[in-house]
Amino acid sequence: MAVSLAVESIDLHYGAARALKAVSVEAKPAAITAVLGRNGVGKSSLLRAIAGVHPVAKGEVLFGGSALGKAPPYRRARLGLGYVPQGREIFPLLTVRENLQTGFAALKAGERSIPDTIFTLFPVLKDMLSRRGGDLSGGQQQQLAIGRALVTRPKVLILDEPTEGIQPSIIKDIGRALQFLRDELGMTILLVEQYLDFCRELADSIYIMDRGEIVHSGAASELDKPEIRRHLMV
Ligand SMILES: Nc1ncnc2c1ncn2[C@@H]1O[C@H](COP(=O)(O)OP(=O)(O)OP(=O)(O)O)[C@@H](O)[C@H]1O
Repeated sequence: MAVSLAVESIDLHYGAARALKAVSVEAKPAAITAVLGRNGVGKSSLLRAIAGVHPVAKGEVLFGGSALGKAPPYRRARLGLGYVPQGREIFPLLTVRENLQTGFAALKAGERSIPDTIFTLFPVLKDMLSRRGGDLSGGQQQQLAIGRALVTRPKVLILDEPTEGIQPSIIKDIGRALQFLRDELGMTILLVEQYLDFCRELADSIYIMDRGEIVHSGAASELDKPEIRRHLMV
């Protein structure tokens, strides 16, 4: 069954600096939700808070309606939260297969296998199983990072700028993969992005973030409105 993810009025600090101010976001079950904003507005901080890699000072993250509290990242992964971090964080000296196997840590012994879906979505990973992660192109590494998150069979997938620095043909593959995960597997997807066209095509709903706050939420078609674009201009 598809699971919802909700962030309720969270604050996040780096020392004295407040990076998130009462941020609330809802990712509906089996839908793609995109959070857009310029560099440095707090998008990665939002995902770090959801993944549990940075503590929140206030507020709550709800996974399928249950508060995650202070649960550490590995427990969130076991519950079914997949996280594709910014910069991909591939292990350059491990092979593609070994990078995928790092996802096994979140699985019980009997479940430790690499799902075929990953190779259906990203056939290049199958061809490169024995190559080192560091030898892959940026786009291939992004596919590997998504594949690694899928190894844990997540119910909710959060992705930090999946199109960053990636060539258009691979961006299309990633978009198709996310649509498949939503439509065929009922996965709930929350992504943060700066690339408007990608979100307009893919997202069911969007949020706009500016200086640590959500300043708008609505349908992806609203991305063309001038008052919304104003928040996204550099
Ligand atoms: N580890 C950190 N220590 C101190 N300040 C930080 C840290 N990480 C982020 N910040 C600051 O918090 C704010 C939000 O950063 P964050 O990375 O969440 O934004 P972002 O929207 O994801 O930007 P980008 O697209 O550049 O990653 C910025 O002002 C940033 O400088």
